[in-house]
Amino acid sequence: SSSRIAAWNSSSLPVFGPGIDDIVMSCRGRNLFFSTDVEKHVANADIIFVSVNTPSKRQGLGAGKPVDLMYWESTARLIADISTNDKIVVGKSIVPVKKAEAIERILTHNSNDVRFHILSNPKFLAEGTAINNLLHPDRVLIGDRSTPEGQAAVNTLVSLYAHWVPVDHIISMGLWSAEISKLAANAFLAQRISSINAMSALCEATSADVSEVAYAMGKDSRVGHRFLNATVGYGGSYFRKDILNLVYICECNGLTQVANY
Ligand SMILES: NC(=O)C1=CN([C@@H]2O[C@H](COP(=O)(O)OP(=O)(O)OC[C@H]3O[C@@H](n4cnc5c(N)ncnc54)[C@H](O)[C@@H]3O)[C@@H](O)[C@H]2O)C=CC1
Ligand SMILES: O=C(O)[C@H]1O[C@H](OP(=O)(O)OP(=O)(O)OC[C@H]2O[C@@H](n3ccc(=O)[nH]c3=O)[C@H](O)[C@@H]2O)[C@H](O)[C@@H](O)[C@@H]1O
Repeated sequence: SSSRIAAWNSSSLPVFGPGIDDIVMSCRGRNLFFSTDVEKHVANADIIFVSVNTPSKRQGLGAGKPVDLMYWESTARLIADISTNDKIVVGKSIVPVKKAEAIERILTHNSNDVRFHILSNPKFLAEGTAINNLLHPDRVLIGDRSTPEGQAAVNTLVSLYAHWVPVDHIISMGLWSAEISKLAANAFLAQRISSINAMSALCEATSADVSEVAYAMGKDSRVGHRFLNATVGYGGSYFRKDILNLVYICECNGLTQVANY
């Protein structure tokens, strides 16, 4: 929205988080610009990162589980309509396998001799540590269709990240492997929290201390100590949405047992 973009251009940014102010203030006007003139900037770009919101779908087939791709689809339509040169389109938002094919069709539909190389590059930012996650990622995933043109697009994106990320942290893989890796990582993290919460109930029933148990378990290097804080249940915007999306993808592929698990 224009008010939000105005806030990004002001001295009072609309998002709070450690390091955000510093990085925006040092880059803004140099190699970082906030603008509502989407068409002009999309037309000029060689690489477009699409990071629109993908909330859980509220109605229609599978309502409540799969993500709603209406924002992604309208972005794809806009890119297809106004592009006059080849572009690399990088998806930061999570897109289920079959739906991504529909987006690809939209992109390639009215592209008068323009070629689009679609890459998947999921985000692993967590609330409160976004800038640290951006500057020092555990890994960067880049998924593509494994075509020769796709490989050239991957190389372009790798060279961009290589400005600050060690190349051995940049993993290139199949398009769907990248998408599923993101959802699977969140599912495993959420599962750890659910597991320690279950242990917490047992500890309460037996007068054990769950933080002592978590500390002891975490000392096993195969288990590790992170994400073992027992709570009332995980919150945040993403675990629930991503797990429901993963369940839906399993159901669509006839994997009822996996979906139930
Ligand atoms: N926020 C995070 O830390 C992470 C987010 N993700 C994923 O990234 C995606 C985006 O998440 P958030 O940034 O949190 O969402 P958000 O809702 O904060 O931001 C999305 C922005 O896209 C804008 N937008 C929607 N349609 C547009 C269009 N056609 N043209 C221009 N702008 C448009 C919206 O106005 C909004 O400002 C989601 O798929 C989410 O699952 C993944 C990992 C971490
Ligand atoms: O897909 C996403 O968008 C993001 O989802 C999570 O990030 P986020 O939800 O922002 O925050 P987390 O710090 O992971 O916490 C999620 C929830 O789990 C809870 N939690 C976390 C850790 C823990 O030990 N115990 C616990 O209950 C937190 O309190 C919070 O409610 C992942 O950590 C990110 O890697 C991922 O990119």
